[in-house]
Amino acid sequence: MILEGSGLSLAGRLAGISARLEPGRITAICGPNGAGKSSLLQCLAGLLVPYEGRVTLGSADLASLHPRERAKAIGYLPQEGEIAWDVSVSSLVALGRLPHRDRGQAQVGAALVALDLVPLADRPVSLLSGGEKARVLLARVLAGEPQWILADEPLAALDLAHQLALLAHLRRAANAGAGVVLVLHDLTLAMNHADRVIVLDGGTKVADGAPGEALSATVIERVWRVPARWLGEPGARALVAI
Ligand SMILES: Nc1ncnc2c1ncn2[C@@H]1O[C@H](COP(=O)(O)OP(=O)(O)OP(=O)(O)O)[C@@H](O)[C@H]1O
Repeated sequence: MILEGSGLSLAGRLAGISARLEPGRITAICGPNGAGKSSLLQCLAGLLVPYEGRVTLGSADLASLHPRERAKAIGYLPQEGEIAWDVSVSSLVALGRLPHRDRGQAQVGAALVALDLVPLADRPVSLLSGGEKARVLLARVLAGEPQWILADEPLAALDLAHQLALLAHLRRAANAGAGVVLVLHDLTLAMNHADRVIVLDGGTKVADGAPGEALSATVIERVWRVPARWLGEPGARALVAI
């Protein structure tokens, strides 16, 4: 189902942003600090109510959906995940099944495998490193098998191998019909792995399209104020500041 934000405004944070997001694709939201990326993602997840505009999922207004139905449809990973209880890794991941009211052993197992957490499954989460905790919180989202995966900087705390493994997993989810929206600071990852990039600056959308267009050197210099050049081939680009 299409997830669409229309004219989303939030005082001092978003100024009338519209975006029609299609399932089956990975969309990256990029922009400098304070551009409004997290605010937009939270509106799209139904966690922040814009003072103007609306978000729809298919033909339904997101605000009218029962919270449990919304939680089944949209999995959201916040930028800074807090873990309130010191439970085991597998118990925390199993919380992703709450909206379904089942144990979802197969889905929990698959999420543990996808995030390389099987060796840590019985570990209390208080004894994990920062990157390991980030993987557990992501696994909780994946265990719910949402139609939409909305993740705020999911790759920032991960090492290179785990970044690539997660991106491969998200690509498989998108190929299977899920919609994936990622807030990313790493423009190289956005360039090489997203199908579409939305660039925000000062609460407005300044570019939206294929990564090569939305993250052109011209846009990067205008928005980030960094003269830069892309090297390499499509799918394997590297950004060099000049
Ligand atoms: N709860 C809030 N109330 C009012 N303003 C807020 C609130 N949270 C964030 N802001 C402001 O809204 C603007 C956008 O914040 P947001 O977190 O969406 O940006 P971002 O693009 O995700 O930034 P970053 O890259 O630093 O995470 C910023 O100027 C921020 O200071």
